[in-house]
Amino acid sequence: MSQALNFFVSSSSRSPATFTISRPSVFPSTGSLRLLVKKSLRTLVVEASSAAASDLDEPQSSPVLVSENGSGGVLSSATQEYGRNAAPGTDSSSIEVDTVTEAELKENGFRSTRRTKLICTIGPATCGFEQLEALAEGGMNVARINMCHGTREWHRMVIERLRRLNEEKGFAVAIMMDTEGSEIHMGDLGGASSAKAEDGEIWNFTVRSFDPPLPERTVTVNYDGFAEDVKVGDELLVDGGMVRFEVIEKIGPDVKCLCTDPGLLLPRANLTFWRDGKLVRERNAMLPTISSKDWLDIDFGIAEGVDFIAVSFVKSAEVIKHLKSYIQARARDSDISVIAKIESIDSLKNLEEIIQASDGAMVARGDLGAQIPLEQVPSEQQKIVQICRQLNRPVIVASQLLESMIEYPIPTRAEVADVSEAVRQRGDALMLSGESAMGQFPEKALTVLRSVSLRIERMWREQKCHEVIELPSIASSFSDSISEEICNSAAKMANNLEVDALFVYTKNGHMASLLSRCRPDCPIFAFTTTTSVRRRLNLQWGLMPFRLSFSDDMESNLNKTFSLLKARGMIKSGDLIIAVSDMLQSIQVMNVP
Ligand SMILES: Nc1ncnc2c1ncn2[C@@H]1O[C@H](COP(=O)(O)OP(=O)(O)OP(=O)(O)O)[C@@H](O)[C@H]1O
Ligand SMILES: CC(=O)C(=O)O
Ligand SMILES: [K+]
Ligand SMILES: [Mg+2]
Repeated sequence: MSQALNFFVSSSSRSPATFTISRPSVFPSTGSLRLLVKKSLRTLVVEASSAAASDLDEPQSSPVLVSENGSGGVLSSATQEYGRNAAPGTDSSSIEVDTVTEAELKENGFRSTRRTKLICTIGPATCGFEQLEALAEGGMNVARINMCHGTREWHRMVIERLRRLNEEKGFAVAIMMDTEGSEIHMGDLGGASSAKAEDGEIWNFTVRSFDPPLPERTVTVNYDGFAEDVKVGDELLVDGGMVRFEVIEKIGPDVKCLCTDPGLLLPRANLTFWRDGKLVRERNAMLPTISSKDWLDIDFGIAEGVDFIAVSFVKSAEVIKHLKSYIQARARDSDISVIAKIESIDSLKNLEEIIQASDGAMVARGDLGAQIPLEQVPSEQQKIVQICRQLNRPVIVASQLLESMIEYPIPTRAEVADVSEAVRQRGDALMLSGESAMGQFPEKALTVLRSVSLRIERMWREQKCHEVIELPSIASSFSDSISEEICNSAAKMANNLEVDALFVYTKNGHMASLLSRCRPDCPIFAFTTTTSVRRRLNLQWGLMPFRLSFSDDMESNLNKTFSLLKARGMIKSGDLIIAVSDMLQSIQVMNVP
């Protein structure tokens, strides 16, 4: 039995193709390598044979071509499913792409397309259909709804509008639901949008509940153990220090506090308390990551078919595993990805394990900055982005990217520098919070993210600045290793040959993510058979997700794709592309006919 890696080389390619297998270790040391040239398909077959090949057979996760003498092949049954996997009711002869990508490709060509993905938190400033449409046209790839705020009915309405937008306008905007979590936070201020705390005022932080209106200078606290945990003399920080109090007296459920740094209290703002300059983790460290309210929200998210659930204040990998198995049991057909929000000291302690257990991570700098010294946040960000890249998990950089644009139409120079740095780190996505949820200039803020991303990405191209980081091998089986090696090699070839685009045909998105992980210079056209995978791929760096029904015959897939994309002016004859797929383990280099 033998395993075959096919490198298809078209006779019209611009330069002779050379390939290196960067980690020969994926081939069994006892096996042999053979090179065969198949005339009919202009195919170079690199064949590794091994007595141990049967160990490597995992057709479910990653089918490999099993070939005899390099001629012809037997495809596994998993491979043959492909053609049947089209979304119900979709036209098998069409390709789905959003109007923004289409226009971008037509007007400016492949190189101009943005690689860094953009997320907008939806709130009162952006929940109208036209406002959502404007954000989608402005480049929003993912819409985030924050379950800390608003009612389920409100969120349902937003989801319904986003779905309609996708259906009517061909967008693939994914939906991310963000849980509230049960860390200590204030109540909703009795319905007021904010409250001003002045220097020297005494405020009552209480675990009692009130029927509205709240008594004057009263803040309710969500955590019942609060009055027991704090001590007289503790410092109480609202939103990481936006407002500061000192605990002066405890009377049963009431904690009297003196305002020492005045400021604006916002509904449900996060509270931390500090003793001798250190964050206090008392019994509040035992608060559940997923509260009973969060479980109801999660059921809501599953029922509504959201694409991502972002879990706030993750402390350990266990909670992520627990949630993933819950989702799997509750929603067999849906495939919701779980994003771990890194925003607490506890999450930093178990970072690798948490990221490994998750489908992605978010650097939630808002709350993180309230738990660790601010000067430590940039280095943690860099570390989280790097670990995610290594483990092949999409990573989002979030919070205060353009905070001043909540009020002003242009950002500060420092904010632009911060956004540039996140793009330079090649994180997958940047996220707007208050800027888009309740700011005065949501579309302008999105435009800033878009233009800063494009500017840095253009600079890489102009300076021919390939990324050189060493990515560790992550495959857990031999067939996974083949996929990984193919993607690593294809991305490297794409850079060296300066191809116009990488094409990837992928059922579950895995091959697309492996290509994205390499951060190649050219855009990656990711063809997938279902609308849900298409939406999920929209979070990942450099991927342009298309929905297309395809078969197990790569030649016919490519011909179909070429004619569909050519007909719509998105590619043209002579464009040089490299194609890979997760059904036929191959790299094909060719000019568009
Ligand atoms: N659905 C909503 N309804 C009303 N206001 C919202 C909504 N979503 C967000 N906001 C407002 O936008 C602000 C910023 O949003 P953001 O999602 O960053 O919330 P947050 O309270 O800081 O919590 P988190 O730590 O989860 O990000 C919130 O403080 C709130 O005032
Ligand atoms: C996004 C978020 O939850 C934070 O920054 O705290
Ligand atoms: K949240
Ligand atoms: Mg947070």
